[in-house]
Amino acid sequence: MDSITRRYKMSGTEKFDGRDGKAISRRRPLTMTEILTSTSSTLATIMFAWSIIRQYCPHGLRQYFQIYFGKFMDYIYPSPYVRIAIYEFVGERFSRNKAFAAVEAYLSDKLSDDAKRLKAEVGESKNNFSLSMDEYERVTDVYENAEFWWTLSKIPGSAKKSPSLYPDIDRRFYQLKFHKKHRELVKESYLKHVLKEGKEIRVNRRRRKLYTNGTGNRWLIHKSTTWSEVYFEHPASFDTIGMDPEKKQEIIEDLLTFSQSKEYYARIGKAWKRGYLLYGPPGTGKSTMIAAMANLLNYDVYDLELTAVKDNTELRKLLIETTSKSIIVIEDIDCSLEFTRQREIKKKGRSNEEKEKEKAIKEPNKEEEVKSKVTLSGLLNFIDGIWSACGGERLIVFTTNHLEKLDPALIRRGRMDKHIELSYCSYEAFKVLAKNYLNVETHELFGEIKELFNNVKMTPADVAENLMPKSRQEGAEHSLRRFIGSLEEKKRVEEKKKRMEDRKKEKSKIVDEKGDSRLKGVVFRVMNNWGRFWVGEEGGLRMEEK
Ligand SMILES: Nc1ncnc2c1ncn2[C@@H]1O[C@H](COP(=O)(O)OP(=O)(O)OP(=O)(O)O)[C@@H](O)[C@H]1O
Ligand SMILES: [Mg+2]
Repeated sequence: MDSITRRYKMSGTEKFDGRDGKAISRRRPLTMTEILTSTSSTLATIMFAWSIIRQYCPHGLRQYFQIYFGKFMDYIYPSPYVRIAIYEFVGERFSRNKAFAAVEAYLSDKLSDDAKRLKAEVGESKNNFSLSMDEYERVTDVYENAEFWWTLSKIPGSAKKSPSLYPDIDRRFYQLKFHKKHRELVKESYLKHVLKEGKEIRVNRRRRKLYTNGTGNRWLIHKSTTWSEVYFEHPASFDTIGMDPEKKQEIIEDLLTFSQSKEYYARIGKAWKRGYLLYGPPGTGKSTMIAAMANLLNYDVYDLELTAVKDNTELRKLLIETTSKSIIVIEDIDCSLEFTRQREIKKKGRSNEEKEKEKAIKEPNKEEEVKSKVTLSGLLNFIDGIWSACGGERLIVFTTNHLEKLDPALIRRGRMDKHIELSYCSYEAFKVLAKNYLNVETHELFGEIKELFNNVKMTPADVAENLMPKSRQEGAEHSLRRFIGSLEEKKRVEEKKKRMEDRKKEKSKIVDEKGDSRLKGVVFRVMNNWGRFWVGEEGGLRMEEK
């Protein structure tokens, strides 16, 4: 059999007459055996070639083979499918790809019950494993009746040590495969949908953090400070805050409306942030409310210690480092900096005090501590300057015990949008605390307590302390009776204080009424305990009735 004849035989498209060596031009289909034989021999050749390439080719060259082999196969058998790869690390500096993390979270939520290769890690959520798909596992997702297949693959890194700064590690990537007819759907909405859902899943799963910039180290004032973090684990919630129920509901509504108003803020052209000013006496629940806000909205908390911030530039830097879905808190804003007086000083010109402060900043080696150079305008810029819009979805909360001390510019609406007064405990607030601390919703002693609340001012912190059982045997009634005792004691003290104040007012009134004529020649005039006056005159000492 000559070579031409043999070639004809291989092709299988023409029948060969073996006796005279002529080809008969009659076509016949290949038999199954012939197809299998030819496919398996082709595959065997390819596999053999591939194993040689893998073993002997350098890493870089191997990748080229892989790419061109893929292209070649696509040319021979054009595939109706499109593939998109999302790599774990991107960019020159190999930063972690946010899209990869979002896809990872999205797919971990889509793991079907029949997924066989999963990966378990201790995730950020406490005491729990988080499951995700393992390498080469495939997940099928259905979106708007279209099917999408996701696979986690990797390009193996070279075993040798890389001379470059970044080690040549395995490059993991998610591959999305879909039919080419869904190309538009993927471009228009599917990828956006995956990204959005993935981000939300990550936010909900993460353990929230409490950041602070204050370290108490005086030397840090000369360096630039950054946020340090711990996990945020405050258990406060709006259910446990004792305050007027209507007011509480109003605050909850306000917060929830804010968190769901992304489109609204975009439409009206306002940065997606809101300022809250919490004011009231010490121990009325301002800090507790901030924790409850963070828990309600699932936000991180940035506790900004203004006195540790060197200047306005550093304040801006700290702001830029904050993330979305967070509350930036400045506690006791009236004590943080002398905002209250800055304007007055401006009007009067520079005071000695200010000059001294400047001197201290210029000469940091001096004994006295260098004070922060953050100014009122710097803080105003922080709240609603152009940088404040970066990040989005943020609350800025100020707390103060002295509302009247703050510069009106700092707390005007638009900066501090909602002013919330937290005040002394009312009877309604007491009921919440009693339920919380004693698990009692109603009791025969409540009537007496209600009566006492009409005359006594007590902070929720004091009420809470009184209600707290002091031993394990102590029942609710015992705590309530002790609380009544405290209220009565406080009432007595307040009444006495009031009597004293009244008497003082009365005295000054009498002195005013009697006028200068009575005081001629008087050296001193002191009231004794019985409401009479000792009058020291040039001529001697005498007693005077009111
Ligand atoms: N309204 C409240 N409801 C429930 N508990 C409260 C309330 N107010 C205060 N407390 C309790 O009192 C303690 C002190 O409250 P918190 O620190 O929130 O007061 P504050 O207003 O921030 O005080 P300060 O002005 O001194 O910072 C908290 O541990 C909290 O348990
Ligand atoms: Mg506080």
